[in-house]
Amino acid sequence: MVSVHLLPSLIPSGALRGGVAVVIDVLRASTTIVHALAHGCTAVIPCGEIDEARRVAAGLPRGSALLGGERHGVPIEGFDLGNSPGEYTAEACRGRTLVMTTTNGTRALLASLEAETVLVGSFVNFAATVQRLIHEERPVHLVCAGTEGAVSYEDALLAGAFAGRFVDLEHELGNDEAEIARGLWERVQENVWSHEDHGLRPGEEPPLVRYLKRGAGGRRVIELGLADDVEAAATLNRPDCHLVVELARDPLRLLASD
Ligand SMILES: O=C(O)[C@H](CS(=O)(=O)O)OP(=O)(O)O
Ligand SMILES: [Mg+2]
Repeated sequence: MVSVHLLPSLIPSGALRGGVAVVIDVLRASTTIVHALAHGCTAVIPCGEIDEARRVAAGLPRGSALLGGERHGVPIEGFDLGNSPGEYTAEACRGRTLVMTTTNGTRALLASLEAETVLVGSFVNFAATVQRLIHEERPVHLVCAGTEGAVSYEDALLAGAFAGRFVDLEHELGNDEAEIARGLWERVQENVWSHEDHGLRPGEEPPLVRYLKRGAGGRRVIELGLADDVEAAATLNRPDCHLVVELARDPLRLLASD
């Protein structure tokens, strides 16, 4: 059974208990977390608040912490890196623990802790995440981060892509939000897959990039001069990001596995 929650605040009380949550924040936290782990961060510690992130980083062995994140899209003073996937290069990440706080994504993660298993989903690690869940018998919950309490188009689109794939695999949809999200993805998927299969005409923008620019989140990232981040987030199944990102507990941290 696969359900979608278009915002963390729309998760019915107790619904995640005993299930698997896939936390989605396409622009940009979940994409950036996957990049950080793919490029050598040993773990990502999600924090809700800036001060907490600073404290956690200060408690890690000297030189091992990388402080990353943003508020309202803007890098945080004194942090090492912002929330752009492209900043998380092998050089920046290798051997470091990323301590991260973002406006929506890390908070959505912390709102999903009741689930037995918590994964991070993005377009870049879509196939790896689907593969991990193919034989899942527990309820799967696609938790969209949204943007400061508002539903966001790009998160709903990816939730729809997951929901559609699970329907193909004969899972049932568990709520209307899953139907809504699947319908959204169905409208665009033909264009997306045809580009994946046949490439682009000269000068043509990849369809997924076009779609991600439609929502307020995409427009905001463009406004900040970060169009490359939209392109990074719209890269479906990036080969070097083929990994499953799962939350481990005690201490709380996100880890990667193949
Ligand atoms: O950095 C981002 O893209 C957003 C910032 S904003 O609040 O949507 O402007 O944060 P995220 O937590 O990655 O959604
Ligand atoms: Mg977002």
